[in-house]
Amino acid sequence: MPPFAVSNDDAARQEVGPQRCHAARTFRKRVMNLDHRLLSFVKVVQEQSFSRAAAALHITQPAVTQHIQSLEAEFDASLLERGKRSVNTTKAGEIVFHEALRILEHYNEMKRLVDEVLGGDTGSIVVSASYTFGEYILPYVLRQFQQSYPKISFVVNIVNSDEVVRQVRNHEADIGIIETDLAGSENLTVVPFARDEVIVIAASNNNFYAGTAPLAEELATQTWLLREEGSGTRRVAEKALKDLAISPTHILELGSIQIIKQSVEAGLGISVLSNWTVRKELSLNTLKQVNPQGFSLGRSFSYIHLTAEWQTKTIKLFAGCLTGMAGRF
Ligand SMILES: O=S([O-])[O-]
Repeated sequence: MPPFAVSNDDAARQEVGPQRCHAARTFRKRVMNLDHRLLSFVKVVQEQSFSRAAAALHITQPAVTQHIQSLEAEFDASLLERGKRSVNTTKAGEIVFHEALRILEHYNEMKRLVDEVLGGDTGSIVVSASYTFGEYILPYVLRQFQQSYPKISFVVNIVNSDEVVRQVRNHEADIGIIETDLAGSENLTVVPFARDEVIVIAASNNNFYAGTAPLAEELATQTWLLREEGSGTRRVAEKALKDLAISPTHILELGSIQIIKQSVEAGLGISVLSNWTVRKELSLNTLKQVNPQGFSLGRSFSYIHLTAEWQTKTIKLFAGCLTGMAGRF
């Protein structure tokens, strides 16, 4: 039998023998326990809180406490100093934290290799996407992905672009989709795969300009509704204001695309958003496009993942789905 050929479980069991099978099961169990305890420990340190770590890992707080106690018993050392408001690492805890990050990285790599060897379009993937892509385009990608690979399950997080990058870097997401320019770095692969166009929008009954298209001075008198710092939408809005040489006298910061659209419709101000996000409102005529003459601003959607020698099959398949559908967005 070639080294990686797996005919069926029985044959494999016969080949390695029942004792080695038992040893392998015990080893796997230990590794999984190790994996969970280290994950809990790393999360508590990163979140500086047992309860936030439990919430992030979708387990109970007593389970997190038990994981930490079990690690402390194993090292015969206290790893964390619990303050009233925060949790800090001890000297030993600091070492365990850094080594745990490395071990978890290797463990993920091991899982990736096993995925590759076993093949098959099964498994799971965590996708983290920024708001514009995540809420307005991703659902179509997910439908296509689900139809093509029904045995792959997925979890989706919708957060702003900076948070997407953080989640991918911290192994909280396998693949991320961002709407901001980001140069690749040593351990992050960034692949632009689709274009987007941003437009200036106002309520359809907001007749604040005199001519057929607003002048920069007229736009400057409006209240601008912008997303929070760290979002790709905010960055592109700032670029639009710069290109138009507008310094608005009044800016309000709102934390989601939905509240911006509703507020523009309600007459609170104007905004700059991806045309993807307002297609419905434009066709229903509750919003209108008010680009000044000659204004045009594009940007890219990119997918990102950690750079690795072996990429999981699910990441490859999902990335393939994104690029395959890009022409249709
Ligand atoms: O969600 S965004 O605009 O990065």
